[in-house]
Amino acid sequence: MDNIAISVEHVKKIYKLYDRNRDRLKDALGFSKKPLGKEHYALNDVSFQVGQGETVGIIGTNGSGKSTILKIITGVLNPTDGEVKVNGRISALLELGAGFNMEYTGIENIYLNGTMIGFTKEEIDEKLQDILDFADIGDFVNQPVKTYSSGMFVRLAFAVAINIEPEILIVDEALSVGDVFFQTKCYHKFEEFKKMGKTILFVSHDLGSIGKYCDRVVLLNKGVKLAEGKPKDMIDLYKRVMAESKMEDSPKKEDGHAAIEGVAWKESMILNPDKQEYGDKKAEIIDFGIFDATGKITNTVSKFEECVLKLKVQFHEDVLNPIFAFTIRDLKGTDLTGTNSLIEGLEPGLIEAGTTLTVSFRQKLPFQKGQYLLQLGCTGYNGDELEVHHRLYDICCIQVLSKKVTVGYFDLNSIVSCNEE
Ligand SMILES: Nc1ncnc2c1ncn2[C@@H]1O[C@H](COP(=O)(O)OP(=O)(O)OP(=O)(O)O)[C@@H](O)[C@H]1O
Repeated sequence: MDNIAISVEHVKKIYKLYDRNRDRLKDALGFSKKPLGKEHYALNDVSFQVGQGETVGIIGTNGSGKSTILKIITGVLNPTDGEVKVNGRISALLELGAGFNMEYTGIENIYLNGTMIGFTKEEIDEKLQDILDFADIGDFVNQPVKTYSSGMFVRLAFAVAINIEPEILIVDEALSVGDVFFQTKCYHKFEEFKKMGKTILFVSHDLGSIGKYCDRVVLLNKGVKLAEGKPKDMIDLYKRVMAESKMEDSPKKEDGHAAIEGVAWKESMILNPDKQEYGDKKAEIIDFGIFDATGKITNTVSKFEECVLKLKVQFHEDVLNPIFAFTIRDLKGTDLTGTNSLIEGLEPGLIEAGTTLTVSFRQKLPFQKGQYLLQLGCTGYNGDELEVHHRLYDICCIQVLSKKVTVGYFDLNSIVSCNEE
């Protein structure tokens, strides 16, 4: 356990589910010969470790067991089977303010929480100002907590949890509460923690934050650890799980991204079920995919990482100098960038009916972290008139990951220097 902060070994958590309350009672009182409830595995044989100083994220769809595992690690819940070992003082931001007494004032609650964690009154006296500064709720600290708005409550609870110098910080979505300014402050604190080499385990549905802060990610699905690995790979896999892709059928289940012979690339992409398309279909985009620097198909690309967008276009009629295009939009529908083969100087000549072409656009994506939508097109000129053969709008999502965030849509990757005159 020397370098291990948290070790989760073969943990199971089984709940009994009953169709009728009557059955639950019968079972509890031992009135029934055979058990009436159905066993529900909230966690089934989950194992992973978190090293000292590591930031590990847990992701998974709703009900996959994320909160349950955090509660077991913090001792709020007992596992049905398996073992959890923790090496270091934990501060958990699970159910924020769970240990608060609503009748007590903010200050009284700070002392109540602090002593519960094991600090002396003198130690809390020393931390009090930091906690009050962080919470920033003014004179309300002298009012009973029951008079607080939900925002104030969260601020105080967070301030207490984060300022008691934990060695291990466990966070369940808590950073997504409070207003944006408070969130920013929490993230700063989070980064400070990371820099101080503290161990962080956190659950979030915000994949941007997972990509930004985590060294490693554990992906849970229906109570089972599906995989663990680099944030980018796990986010990719998670999105595929969410889209209920046919991962189980894929022969390359471990990394799952490589193009599979005979299977369309787009099968591995997360497609918009409400896709909109139009065109005369003289030429049809029958397949497409985004390939990362290692040649794997992915919806997730790191900022500045080279990626290749490929289209397969089948020609149902002869087309002279078809133009292939793509555009990337933000979620509000603003076109951020795009290009086409004509602009880039490619004139393919006459393409005969029956031909299938593969078109590749190779580039680096300088976008800020976030989600973007891809549009594809194949057009051509008939004299002066533009003919649209096939256009696909918002066909799939591209998730850009980045640890560095600059202002606006793009990162100019500035090189900054500073010299004394
Ligand atoms: N007290 C309980 N009794 C019965 N089943 C429970 C109980 N608590 C949780 N579960 C079940 O255990 C499973 C895991 O729940 P958990 O809250 O850990 O999921 P989660 O991944 O945190 O979900 P979410 O993203 O929605 O917060 C779910 O199927 C849930 O219904």
